Order: sequence, then C-alpha cells, then structure tokens
Amino acid sequence: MTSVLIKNTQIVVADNDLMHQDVLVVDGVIKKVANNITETTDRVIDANGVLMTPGLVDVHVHFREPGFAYKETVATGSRAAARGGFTTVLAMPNLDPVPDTLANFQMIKANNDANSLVHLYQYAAISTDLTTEDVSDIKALTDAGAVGFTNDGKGVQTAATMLAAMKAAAKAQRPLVAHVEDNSLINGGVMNLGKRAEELNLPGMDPLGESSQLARDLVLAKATGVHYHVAHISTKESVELVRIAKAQGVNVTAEVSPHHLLLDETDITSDNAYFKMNPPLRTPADRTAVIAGLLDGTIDMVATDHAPHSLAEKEGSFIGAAFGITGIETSFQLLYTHLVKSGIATLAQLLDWMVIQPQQAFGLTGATAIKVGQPADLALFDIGHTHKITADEFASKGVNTPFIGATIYGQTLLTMIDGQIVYEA
Ligand SMILES: NC(=O)N[C@@H](CC(=O)O)C(=O)O
Ligand SMILES: [Zn+2]
Ligand SMILES: [Zn+2]
Repeated sequence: MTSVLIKNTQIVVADNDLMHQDVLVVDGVIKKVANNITETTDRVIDANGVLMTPGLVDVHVHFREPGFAYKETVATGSRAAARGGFTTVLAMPNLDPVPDTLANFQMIKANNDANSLVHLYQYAAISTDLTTEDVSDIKALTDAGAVGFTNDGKGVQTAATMLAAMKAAAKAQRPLVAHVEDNSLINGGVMNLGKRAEELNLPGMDPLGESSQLARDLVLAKATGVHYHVAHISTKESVELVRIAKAQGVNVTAEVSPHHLLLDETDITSDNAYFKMNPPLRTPADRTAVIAGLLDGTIDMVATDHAPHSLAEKEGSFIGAAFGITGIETSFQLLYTHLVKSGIATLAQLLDWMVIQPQQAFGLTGATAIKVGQPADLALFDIGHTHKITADEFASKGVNTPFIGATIYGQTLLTMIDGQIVYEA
C-alpha cells in the first residue's frame, strides 16, 4: 500500500469558488477529501494553498515517434504533458510508419506504452498513408485499442472515403476526428488568405477550405450517426456550421486550440515562422467567433495541437517552414491568464473544457473531479505565480511557440498519475 497526503489545497467547487481541502491518496485512488486529514501516510506534501485540479486531458498531440524522434519522442512529449498538468493525451497518427495497419498500430502502441509518463491513447489513420482513398481496417484497429480515427495533417479529400470511414467508425463506436482542409483551396498558402497575407506578401490559404469540407462532413455525419469530432476549428463559418448541426441533433463535437483563442493574424507582425501553423491564425472576427462558440457550448473543448518541430524547420520565413506550434506546457497557464483572470470565463468552465468534456466525448476513464473514489490523476497549479515563458524551460524537444516571452500565471507544481508523482517543479 502506498499513500500520499496532500495538505492545504484549494479545489474548485463552482465558477471561481474555491474550497480549502486536504486530499488523501491511497493506492492510486482518492480516499478522502476533507478539511483536516491527520492520517499517517508514506509522504505528506504541503501544497501551501495552491489550486488542485483533476489532471488535464488533451485529445490532440503530436509525439512524433516513430519517424520523427528528432522533433519529439514519447518520453519527451509525455514529460512535457506532465509539466503542463496533463495526465491523459491522445496522439495523432502522422508518424512513419503511419498506424494504418494492425502491425504498425501495435508496434506504435507498444512503444507508447513502454515510454509514456502519462496515460497515452493512440489514434489510427482513416486511410492508408493518411492520403489515399483506401479506408483502414477500422474494426481491427479498434479491437487493437485505437482511441479514434483521423488523418490529422491532411483533409480527407473525397466524400466517398469519408462516408465509408464514418460507416465503419459508427459500427466500431469510435470517434472520427477530422482535420478539415480542401486541398483545392490551399493554393500554396502559408497563412490565412486576406489582408495580413497581402501586407506581408505571403501566399494565403482560403478559409473556405475548412468550412466547405466541414459542411460536407456534417451532412455525412448526420446520415451515418457517427461521432464526428472537428479538430482545431478556426473560422466563424465553421463555428456556425457546428452550431446548426448540433441544433439538428448531429453527433458532433469540436475542439479549439489555445492559439486560435488567443491570437489572430494581426499578431503576425513580421514573416516569422513561429506564427505558422495549420489551420493558420485567422481574422479577429474568427477569433471572436471561436471564443463565443466555446462559451456557448458549440465548441466542446480545448485541445493544444502540440506540434513540435526542430529549430531548423521553424527558422526564418513562413515560406518553407513547417506548420505547427508547441502548446502542451503553456496551455492551461495561457488560458487561465487570458480567459479566467480577465473575467471572460470561470475556472470551472476552463476545467470543463480541459478535463470533463474531453473525457466524456472520447469515453475516457480518468478523473473528472477531486472526489472520493476518483483515480488520483491530478495537478497542482500556483495561480498566483507569474512567470515569463523562455525557450530554455521546456521539457518538449520543440520550442516553436509564439508565446515565448509571454507572461503567464499558474505554474504547474506537481502532476500525479494513479497516485504516482510524475512531475514536480
Ligand atoms: N497543426 C499543424 O500545423 N501541424 C501539425 C499537423 C496538424 O495538426 O494538422 C503537425 O503535425 O505538425
Ligand atoms: Zn490538423
Ligand atoms: Zn494536429
């Protein structure tokens, strides 16, 4: 039997209301939550009155192994997750080899299981090599443990492929996660098509490439009944489409990234590839729409799209640089600082978006509250602590984030998974 007593924490009871509690963890499970616990335990941690939350959940990360270990590995990515306060993450399949066959999936899952510090679930590919029209064996991959199906990084270009994949995923009762992007509207773009791209003299990608493919998918999702999940939603048209679909009873959920909530194309003041990601930063009106969508429940959750790349791949101009930014070590802190501290949302809402909704939508079994009987997947955040983000602080191999230099509140002090401390500041 192993036991840990965490004294003097604050847990969220509603909105921004906190309650002082001690939390007793025995054999990986929360055994007692009370005001003054005196049990003798293997270890006592004095939390000094900082916030305790259930461990965060990220349904969209890129851990790059196998194939791109120079960008990130399961060990470094999961350590970065723990440092961000995350206890459960879902990893994307744009790897080499791609998990599009049972053998590839099993090999990747075995490597994940052997090397991850956090609960790590793996997506399998919708179709072979993430690009062809050959739908994967969704039944076999589900039986092998695929948490869902996606070609993230690429849009599914034909309705026939998407329809066949949705039918199979509906039957397997696994979510179909879509990176919506119509290749015929990219036009070699490296940022959002429009005013800012013109000013910077950079090629723009049409935002209709996202919403037009999303509209197609929502029609197909309605017909098949599949759980359809929209990755990194970024335009006002997309938010409106999801709002309408939900009103019609379509089984759709959506995620938004911290960067699409906090930045827009006007923040791109020079041709600096640290602001290059897909989907690109959109207009201020789009940013307003994704915030409104999150607040009214049209968008269900936040997911980081943690996309580490090497320094060489992100140096210099947008032209030629890789798409993607890191996020898992700064997302809670950035959103706490800019949405909660500023009064746009409450702590309870932030935890709904970063813990409860992802758990529910993907049928996961981690902790959703600091309550007796819940698994001891939890994090301690010092929300009174300010800190300026620096490039040398990351556990991730990737330092490619435009938020370097930003001031954030809420340093992660400790992350615990099944009663084991996996990160301590
Ligand atoms: N978001 C990105 O800009 N890049 C992602 C791919 C993706 O999420 O589409 C990556 O794998 O680097
Ligand atoms: Zn994507
Ligand atoms: Zn992604």
